[in-house]
Amino acid sequence: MNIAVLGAGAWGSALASSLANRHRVTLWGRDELLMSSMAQTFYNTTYLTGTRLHPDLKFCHRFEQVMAEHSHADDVLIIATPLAALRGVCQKIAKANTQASVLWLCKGVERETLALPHQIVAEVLGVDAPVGALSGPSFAAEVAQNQPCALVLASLHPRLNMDFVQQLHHAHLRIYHSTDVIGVEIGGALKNVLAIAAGICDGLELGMNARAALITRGIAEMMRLGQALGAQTATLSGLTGVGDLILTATGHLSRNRKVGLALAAGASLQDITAGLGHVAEGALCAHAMLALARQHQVDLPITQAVCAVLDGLPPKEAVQQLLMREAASESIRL
Ligand SMILES: NC(=O)c1ccc[n+]([C@@H]2O[C@H](COP(=O)([O-])OP(=O)(O)OC[C@H]3O[C@@H](n4cnc5c(N)ncnc54)[C@H](O)[C@@H]3O)[C@@H](O)[C@H]2O)c1
Ligand SMILES: O=P(O)(O)OC[C@H](O)CO
Repeated sequence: MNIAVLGAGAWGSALASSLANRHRVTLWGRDELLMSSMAQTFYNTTYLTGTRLHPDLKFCHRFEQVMAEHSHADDVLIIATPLAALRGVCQKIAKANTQASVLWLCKGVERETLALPHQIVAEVLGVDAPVGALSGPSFAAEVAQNQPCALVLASLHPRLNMDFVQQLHHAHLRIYHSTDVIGVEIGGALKNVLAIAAGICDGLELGMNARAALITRGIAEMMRLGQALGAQTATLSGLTGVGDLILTATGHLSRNRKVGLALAAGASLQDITAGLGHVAEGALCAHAMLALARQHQVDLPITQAVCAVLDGLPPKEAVQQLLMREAASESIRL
């Protein structure tokens, strides 16, 4: 396959390098200096330090050139920017008039419109375009080192679901297929917010019991919101829901978890995001997730607590407020 990965941050660089084990892959990034340094050294010194990228990977900073080289129906474009840039990149793809299929890796909801990624893509590229979401528990650093990883490609387009999944799959990267795009996207978006909560919990040293309770009640939030939006329960309890939540809430490589740890230590959100050097989607879309839930009359107390802390409520007070909620049945609330 002829693949272009659009966005040269941590995840775009790692996945491009991994896919280069089996395909012709070009990595596009908007920063000319970084792209030319990567072409010479095969290291992304800004976003993915420490791992040499695949020697067959090609690098380019000219968007039009990449579009011209990936214009056929057999080609694949993989958007690897933060969610906030998804609409803009799709608009550039639409202008290029390519027949290529489009996948996206970003996890979140659009802050201004509360749209999920597939809704943004459909608005810009049309509802019949061959597109899909690629998501799952995947720390970039591990994928770049060819450590085993399992993802899900969710699409309503039969060709993507069958042929592309077979082809993208390789010895280090197992890819499952699904048609539940909403379920895959809700899990990926909410787990980032819940990972901030887990970071706060661990940063305040509330203990392992508290963390297990938080993750479990976080899953309940994911189920409630997912079901209200039409997701399948099996998807939410699979790789892109519970699987990604376990990884992000407990894995030390998570940027969202790091945001929670730093909030618990008393740092300001502004200082945390300035120091991170990467996007933490949970901090960007927590309020939008809450607004989306309210639109559907779904109660998300942990998400609400994260929003309050992001707005300046001391983390200890947010925890107290969560614990002091009225006693309730576990099953009914799910
Ligand atoms: N890092 C991971 O392990 C990982 C894994 C799975 C999914 N994701 C998701 O993938 C998305 C990207 O994450 P990341 O880790 O690569 O982020 P990152 O912060 O490491 O890099 C973001 C990249 O996007 C580029 N970018 C930002 N706005 C752009 C625009 N308008 N046009 C072109 N490029 C633009 C930046 O220059 C940078 O290269 C996020 O939604 C994240 O949740 C990340
Ligand atoms: O580092 P995070 O918290 O953005 O998480 C990265 C991936 O989404 C994990 O699957």
